[in-house]
Amino acid sequence: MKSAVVLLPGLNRDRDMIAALTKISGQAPATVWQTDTEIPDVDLIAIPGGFSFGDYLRCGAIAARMPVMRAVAEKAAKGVTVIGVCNGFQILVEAGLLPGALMRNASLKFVCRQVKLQIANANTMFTRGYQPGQIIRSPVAHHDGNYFADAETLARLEGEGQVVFRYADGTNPNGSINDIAGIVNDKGNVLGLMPHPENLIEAAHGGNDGRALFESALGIAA
Ligand SMILES: NC(=O)CC[C@H](N)C(=O)O
Repeated sequence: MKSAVVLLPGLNRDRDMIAALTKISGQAPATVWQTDTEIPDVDLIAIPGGFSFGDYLRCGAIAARMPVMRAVAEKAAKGVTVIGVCNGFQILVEAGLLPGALMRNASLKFVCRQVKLQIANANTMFTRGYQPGQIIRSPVAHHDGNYFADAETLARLEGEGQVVFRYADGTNPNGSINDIAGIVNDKGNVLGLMPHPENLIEAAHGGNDGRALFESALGIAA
C-alpha cells in the first residue's frame, strides 16, 4: 500500500508521520511539497502536524491555499484516503474538505499531554481495526484544537456517524463541542483529528494504540 506525506513550511511532525507509515506499510511514503500540483498514485495521503506558516492568520489558513492542497482536494474527490493530523486537520477544515472550525483551546493555553479517545464509529475505513466504543490513548499537542460546528452541521455529523473519535473519561484537552476529537467527511474517505496516533505505534512510544488507525487506512487491518 502506497502513501504520500504533504510537506509544508513550519510542519514539525512530518518525520514522525513518515516513520509511522514506513514501519506500518513496509515502504517509505512519497513526499509532496507545497508548490506541487500533482500527487503520485497512492492509497493514502497524510497531512502531518506542526505550525505551518507559523500558524499566522489562523492555524492552517495559509497552507490550505497552497497549490498542493488543490491536488489533495482532487484526489479526495476521487475517493483517495486522506488523513490530517492536528495542523493537518486544521488545514483540511480551512481548505473546506472537512466542516467546522478549530478554535483556541478553552484554557487559552497550549496543551501537550495524553488523552483517552473513544472509538465513536468503528465502521469507517480508519477505525475498522478497533472495536466499537473501544477506549484508546493518544498524545495531543496543540493550541487551537477546540472543534466547533453550528447546530445544523453538528446534528448532521452526529446523525451520519461522521464523529469518529471522541475524548473520553473527562480528558477533553481543549473544550471541543461534544468532546469531538476527530471527524470524517460525508464520503468517509477524509479524516481529520487533533490527537497524534503516529506517536503511539510501538513500544518505544509507550504503546501502540494508534497503529490500528494506519493499518485500517492502509487496508492492512482485518
Ligand atoms: N501539533 C500540531 O500540529 C499543532 C497544531 C497547531 N499549530 C496548534 O497549535 O493548534
